[in-house]
Amino acid sequence: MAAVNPDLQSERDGATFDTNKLTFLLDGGEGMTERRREVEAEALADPEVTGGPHYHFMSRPEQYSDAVRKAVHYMKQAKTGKFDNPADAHWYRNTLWPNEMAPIGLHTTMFLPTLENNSSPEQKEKWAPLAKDFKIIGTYSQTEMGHGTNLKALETTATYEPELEQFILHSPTLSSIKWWPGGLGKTSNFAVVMASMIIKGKNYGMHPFIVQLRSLEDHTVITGIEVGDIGPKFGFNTIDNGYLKFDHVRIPRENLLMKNAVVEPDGTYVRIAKNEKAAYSTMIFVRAMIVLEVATRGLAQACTIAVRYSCVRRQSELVPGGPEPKVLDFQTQQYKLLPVLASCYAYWFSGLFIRMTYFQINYEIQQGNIDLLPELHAVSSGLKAFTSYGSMAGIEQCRLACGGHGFSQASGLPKIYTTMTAGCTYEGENSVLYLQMARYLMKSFLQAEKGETTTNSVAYLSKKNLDKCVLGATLSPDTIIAAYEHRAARLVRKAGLRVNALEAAGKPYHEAWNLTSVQFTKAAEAHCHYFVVLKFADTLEEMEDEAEIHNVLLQLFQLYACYGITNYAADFTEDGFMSQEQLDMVRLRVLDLMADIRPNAVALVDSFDYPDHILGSVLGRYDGNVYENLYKWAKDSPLNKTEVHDSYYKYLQPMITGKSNL
Ligand SMILES: CCCCCCCC/C=C\CCCC(=O)SCCNC(=O)CCNC(=O)[C@H](O)C(C)(C)COP(=O)(O)OP(=O)(O)OC[C@H]1O[C@@H](n2cnc3c(N)ncnc32)[C@H](O)[C@@H]1OP(=O)(O)O
Ligand SMILES: Cc1cc2nc3c(=O)[nH]c(=O)nc-3n(C[C@H](O)[C@H](O)[C@H](O)COP(=O)(O)OP(=O)(O)OC[C@H]3O[C@@H](n4cnc5c(N)ncnc54)[C@H](O)[C@@H]3O)c2cc1C
Repeated sequence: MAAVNPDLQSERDGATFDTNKLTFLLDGGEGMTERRREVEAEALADPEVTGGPHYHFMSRPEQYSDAVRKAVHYMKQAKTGKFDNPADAHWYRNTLWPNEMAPIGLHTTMFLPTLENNSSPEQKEKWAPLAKDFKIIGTYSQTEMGHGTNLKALETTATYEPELEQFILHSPTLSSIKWWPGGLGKTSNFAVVMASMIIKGKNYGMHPFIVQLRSLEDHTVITGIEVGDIGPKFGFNTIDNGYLKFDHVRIPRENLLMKNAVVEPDGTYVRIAKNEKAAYSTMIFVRAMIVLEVATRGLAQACTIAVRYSCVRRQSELVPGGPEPKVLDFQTQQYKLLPVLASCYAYWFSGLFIRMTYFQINYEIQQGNIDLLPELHAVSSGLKAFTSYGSMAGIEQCRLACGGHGFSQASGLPKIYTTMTAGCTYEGENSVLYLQMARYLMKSFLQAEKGETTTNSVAYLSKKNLDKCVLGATLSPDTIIAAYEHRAARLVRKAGLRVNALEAAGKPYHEAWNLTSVQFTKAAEAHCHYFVVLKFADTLEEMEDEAEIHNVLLQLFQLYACYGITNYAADFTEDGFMSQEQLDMVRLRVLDLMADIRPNAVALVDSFDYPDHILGSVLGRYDGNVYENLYKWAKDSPLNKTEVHDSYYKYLQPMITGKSNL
C-alpha cells in the first residue's frame, strides 16, 4: 500500500477522538461494524467484484452487461445461503455495485417484499422461495407513461372473467404503458404489476398481480406482452428501467396477491385489509429505507471525498507570502463543507430512527394494529423528501468545493450525484410526499385547535410553545429544539388557519388546499427539519460515556441547528420569537463551530468507513495520493489508446491535408 500523503496523515494524527468508536456508533454497534467489514473484505478480495472493465470507460450497453455479470455472481453467492442475514446481502451488494443500481435491484428491494407482505400464506409459500432462490427474477411495475403520482388514475386494467377464473391484463392507451420499473426492460422474467381491478364492470382500484413476462427457458417474451428498455437516463445506466404493454394477457385468478383483498371464483370481491391503502405498503418500506441507504450514504461518500481532497489540495495564500494552505483552512471552504457534513450526521441518526421505527410499526401492522400507519406514512414520506433533497444539494456543494477536478468523473462525485438525485423523484416525487405529510399536519393542527392532544412526531402541536426564544450562546439542545418546535408549529398553524380562512370566504376545501400548498410544503419541510434536529439531540442524550465523541457530535449538532437557523432566519424572527441579537449570535457561532470542528474534519469522514472501491474517487482516496492517480486515470482513458485517434483519419486529415488514408 502506498504511503499516506503527509497532509492527510497530519489531519488523522491531530484528531481528538477514535474514529473506530464513532464508526461503531454509526453502524449500530461494534459487532455490526465487524460483520460489515468482514463482508466488504470478502467482496473486495474477489476479482469478480473488483475486477472487470472500468465503469467510466464503458458504453451504456457495456455498463448494463457488466452489471448483469455481477448480478449473476451475486445470485450464485446468495444461493449458497451466505446472505441469509439481509444486512450481509446489503453490504455485499453495496460493494459490488458502488453507487450503481443493480439490474436485480428491484427484485430485492420491492418485488420480494411485495410478495412477502401482500400475498396470502399459500401464495407466499409458492412464490417467495422461487424469488429468494432467484428461480424467478422480478420487478415492481406500477408507474405508467401517463401517471406515476396519481395512482387512482392508473389505466392498466385487470378484468376478471369468472367463466375461466382468469384476469385479463390490458394496456388500453399509449399513456397506460408501464414506464420506469427498474430491471423491467431486459432482466426480469416476472413482475408484480399494479393494475386497476375490474369485476362485472366495477373498478375496485389498484391491486397487485404477479405476472410472468418472459420464458424461463429462453427469456423470450410471453405472447401478448411487449417489453423493453426506456433508453439512457441522467443516471441509473446500469439498470434497464423498462416499458411494458399488455394486449389482453390472461393470468389465473390466483395471481392476484390476496393478502389484502380476495376475489372468489364467482367474482365476489372481499376486502380483508383494514386500511384501503394496504396495497401501498411496499412504498412505505422503500421510503423509510431511502433516508439512510440512499440519501445519507450518498452524502457521506461525497463529504468523504470533498473533505479529504480539501486537505491535500493546496492553493493560494492565507498568510501574505506564506506557503499555500490546505484549501480547507479557508473559512469559505469550511462554510461550503462543514455544514453539509453536519447535515450528513443529522440525516444518519434520523435514518437509523426511521429504519427501526418502520420495522416496529410494520410488525404491529402485520398483527392487525394499524393505529400508527398514518404516522409512519407521514414521517417516512417527509423524511424521504427532506433528506433526499438535502443530500442532493449537499453532494453538488461537495462537487463545487472540489473545483475543476470535481467536474471530472475521476472525482466520483458525478456518479454519486446522478444516482442519488433520482431519489428525489422515485418512490414519490418530493413535493407530492411533502403534501402527504402536510395532510397529516393539517389534521393534527385541527385536533390541537379543538384542544385534543396530538402525539408522536406531532406532539409539539398541542403543547404550549414558548413565545420568546431562550437560545443563548451555550446553544443547549433543549433551547435549540424549542426554537425549531416554535418555527414548525407556527408555520403549520399559519397554513392551517389560511385554509380555514379561505374556506370561510367561500372557497371549496380542495381550492383552499391548493392555494395554501406552497405554505404547507414549507411547513412540512420545517416539521421535518425540527424532527431531524430532535433525533440528533436524542442520539446525543442516549450516548454512553464516550466524552470525546460526544463533544464533537455536540459541535456538529449545534452547527447543523445554527446553520439551519441562519438559512431560514425569517422563519425564526418574523414573529418576534428570535431577536436580532440572538440571530447575530447564531451567525457568529456558526463560524466558531466550524473552527472547532475543522481539526476533526478528516476523522469525521473517515468514521463513515468507506473503502476506496466504494467511493470510486481519485480525489477522495484514503491515502490522499491524488495527483499521481489523476495522471494515471487520464492515461487509462480510452481516447489515449492510440497516439492518433481514428477520427483524425476520418474527418480531420481530409480537411487539413486534402487527402485521406482511409
Ligand atoms: C434496502 C433498501 C434500499 C432502498 C433503496 C431503494 C432504491 C430503489 C430505486 C428505485 C426504486 C423506485 C421504485 C418506484 O419508484 S415504485 C413507484 C413509486 N410510486 C409512488 O411513490 C407513487 C406516489 N404516489 C402515491 O403514493 C399516492 O398516489 C399518493 C400521492 C399518496 C396519493 O394517493 P391516492 O390518490 O390514492 O390518495 P388519496 O388522496 O385518495 O388518499 C390519501 C390518503 O391515503 C393515505 N395514504 C397515502 N399513501 C399511503 C400509504 N402508503 N400508506 C398509508 N396511507 C396512505 C394518506 O395519508 C391520505 O390519508 P387521509 O387520512 O389524509 O385521507
Ligand atoms: C430512476 C427512477 C426509477 C424508477 N423506478 C420505478 C420502479 O421501479 N417502478 C415504478 O413503478 N416506478 C418507478 N419510477 C417512477 C417513479 O416512481 C415516478 O416517476 C415518481 O413517483 C414520480 O411520478 P411522476 O413521474 O408521475 O411525476 P409527476 O407526478 O408527473 O411529477 C411532475 C410534477 O408534477 C408535480 N405534481 C404531480 N402531482 C401533484 C400533486 N398532486 N400536487 C402537487 N404537485 C404535483 C410534481 O411535484 C412534479 O413537480 C422510477 C422513476 C425514476 C426516475
